[in-house]
Amino acid sequence: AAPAPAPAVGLPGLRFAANSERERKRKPNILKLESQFVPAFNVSIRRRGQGLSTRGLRSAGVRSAASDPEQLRAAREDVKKLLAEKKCHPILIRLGWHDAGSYDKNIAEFPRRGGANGSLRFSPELGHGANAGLINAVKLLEPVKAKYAGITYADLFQLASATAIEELGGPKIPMRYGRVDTKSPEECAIEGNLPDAGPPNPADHLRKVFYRMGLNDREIVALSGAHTVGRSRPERSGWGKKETKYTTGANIGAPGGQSWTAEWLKFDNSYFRDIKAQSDEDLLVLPTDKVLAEDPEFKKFTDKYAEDQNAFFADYALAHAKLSELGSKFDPEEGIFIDQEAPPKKEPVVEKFVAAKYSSGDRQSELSDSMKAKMRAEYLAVGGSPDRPLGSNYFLNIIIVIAVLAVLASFATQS
Ligand code: HEM
Repeated sequence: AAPAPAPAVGLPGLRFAANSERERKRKPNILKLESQFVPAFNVSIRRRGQGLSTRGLRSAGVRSAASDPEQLRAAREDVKKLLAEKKCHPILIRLGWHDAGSYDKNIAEFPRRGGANGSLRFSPELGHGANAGLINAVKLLEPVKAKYAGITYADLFQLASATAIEELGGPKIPMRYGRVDTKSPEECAIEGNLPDAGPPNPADHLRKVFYRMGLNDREIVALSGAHTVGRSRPERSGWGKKETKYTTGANIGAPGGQSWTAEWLKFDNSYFRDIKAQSDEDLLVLPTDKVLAEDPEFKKFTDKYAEDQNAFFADYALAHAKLSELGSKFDPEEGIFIDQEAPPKKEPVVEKFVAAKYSSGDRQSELSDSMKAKMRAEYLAVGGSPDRPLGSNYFLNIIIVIAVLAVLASFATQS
């Protein structure tokens, strides 16, 4: 199905275009933002303006420390209830992606480097065209944030996204929590260009955007598989049909839009089969989806995932976990794990000193090369050689000299 002609739309604010001075001053309210579409591409951005007047969110208190594991587990149960009631899985997945997708691996400083840091709750990011509609996702999570003040926005966005995937039958994502929040809109001022869903050369474009995040071809294809769920709405992104036979009916949340797959509330590998077939007018294929079945490198993974759902799930889970940590700062540094054991810390391997190893010629053969080198250096340092014993007992001589000096010093102090 050929995508409907549409204005180019920005991907998650890899670089958010500046709201104009006038826009910044007028502090748009939530409803205004919902209908706002800012098709601003390849525009260099500037600083963030004021945060949204999201009193509910603020009253919960913004923490900049690690989230509480118990609260994360409890919040996950609330998110599950929310998902079951509203069928809002896709938009929450998109929220997590768009918060993380601003990451630039070439910038070291947090939070200026962007990434999964909760900055998508601030109006300049929410108000950007690439994020049209995501204000609804933030609003959906408001009550959860208000109830659990001990978790950060950054964690909540990623928790909701991973939970939504799992609830739709997708893979279990090996998640880590403890993300520190960006504290103010001003903190996340970044510059650059925006990618979009219909660039002249989608393959180059995708690579440019995702490589900047430190992701590779396999991860680009695997992550794009998230379009196996959800819909595109022309009034938000400019892409897709107003409605199709797959997006009407009950129990699908707000009807309308065009989905990539027929069963778009099920996380499976049908996206890859559908973008290869392109045989159903009611299913969406963006230029950036289409290229995954055409570019030789991307196609290798698309073909594999179309045939083997387990391979897709395995790669997706790892790529998603990586995406969810892009640019994040963790407190504690090693993160918080609510399902699995924390991976063991990698300690530097230090060879223990075992006196017996030095005691006989036979044991010498058991010494490692590094230990031998160390011994050689120690002997040389005190004037000896590993091949020849020292002429006299060097260490005993030193002890005798020190003892004599100590006796002399005590005589001196007595007199
Ligand atoms: C590869 C580049 C990508 C492009 C160009 C792109 C573009 C889009 C567009 C235009 C929409 C429609 C938004 C709307 O009208 O509401 C959309 C929706 C969506 N995207 Fe992507 N996307 C990309 C990658 C991703 C990734 C990496 C993920 C997740 C890991 C993702 C998850 C989603 C989801 C779940 C939706 C459905 C949202 C809903 O139903 O409300 N996308 N994407």
